[in-house]
Amino acid sequence: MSDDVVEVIAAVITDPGGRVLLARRTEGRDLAGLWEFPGGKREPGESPEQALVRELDEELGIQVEVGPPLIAVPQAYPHRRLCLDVRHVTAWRGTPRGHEGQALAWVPQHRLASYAMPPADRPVVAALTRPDRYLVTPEPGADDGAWLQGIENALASGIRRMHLRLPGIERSRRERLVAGAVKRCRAAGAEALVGADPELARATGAGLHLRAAQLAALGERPLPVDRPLAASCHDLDELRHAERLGCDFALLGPLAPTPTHPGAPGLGWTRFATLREAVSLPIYAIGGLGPDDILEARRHGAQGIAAIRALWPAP
Ligand SMILES: Nc1nc2c([nH]c(=O)n2[C@H]2C[C@H](O)[C@@H](COP(=O)(O)OP(=O)(O)OP(=O)(O)O)O2)c(=O)[nH]1
Repeated sequence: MSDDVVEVIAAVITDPGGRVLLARRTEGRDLAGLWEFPGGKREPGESPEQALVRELDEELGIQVEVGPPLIAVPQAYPHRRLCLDVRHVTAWRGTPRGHEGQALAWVPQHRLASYAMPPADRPVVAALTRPDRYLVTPEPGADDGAWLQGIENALASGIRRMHLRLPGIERSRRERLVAGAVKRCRAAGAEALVGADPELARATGAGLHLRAAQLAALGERPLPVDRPLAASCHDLDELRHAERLGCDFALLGPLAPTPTHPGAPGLGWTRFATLREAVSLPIYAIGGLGPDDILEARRHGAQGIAAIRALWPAP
């Protein structure tokens, strides 16, 4: 495989009803038949924005205003490495038509995941439709009410996905805390993933977050596909196993040195992106990160950031 990275720029073109435009790759091309976000390769001397304006004019006959970045996904295919840099587009002139014979479809966001797309597009769809912050709950301390109030505060601050992490807590107390948290998450339309306990996840109807050691021991998905499944990963083997098992997303870290692991150097964003390109799983970066790091995370192909204290609102 070539070491050169092909830079591809593509658009999430959204109409006023929130539907997104997909195009079908024509026969005879790489990845033929799959649906993609319209766009193409950047040519020498072009900025990403210029390339996108040119591609959308050539392919669809529309003149666009390029909006903010969504995510840039490094992805390795068997014969090439690419970085798929995706921008929002909500304003354009003209009516999109398939000028190169490609089929087009305006797709409601909740149906995007049912279209067959290239591997690099899975993190793009996840970035568009799923939370960019993943709360990992802190130790509950002595006061269960205060911990459950913390869950409510986190939901009120906009958290929509959380890992209920309760290691070392006695079983019946853990069941009460999980039941209280799951109920609050449901009421807020948020996803709750029970940490490390498949039985409790099944009993509460919640999702499951696997520790790396549990992940390694599993040969099949421990929950039905309609329940969220995630895993904590630290290297490529673990990420690949999480993908094979059908995890919906992974955590990868520690990204930066953290107070809890002061001597550990941290992966850094360059290494994060290198690991990210080998799987198409959505991945949150964790370790010394907070909401201010989300843009940087997205620039390196992350779904966003995961954190304990940085996402736990002060009482
Ligand atoms: N436009 C676009 N390309 C994508 C997406 N996802 C994805 O993996 N790609 C890949 C497919 C191609 O390898 C590359 C885009 O290049 P292209 O569409 O301009 O190239 P092509 O296949 O016509 O030309 P070639 O590879 O045969 O030289 O990026 C996506 O959502 N949109």
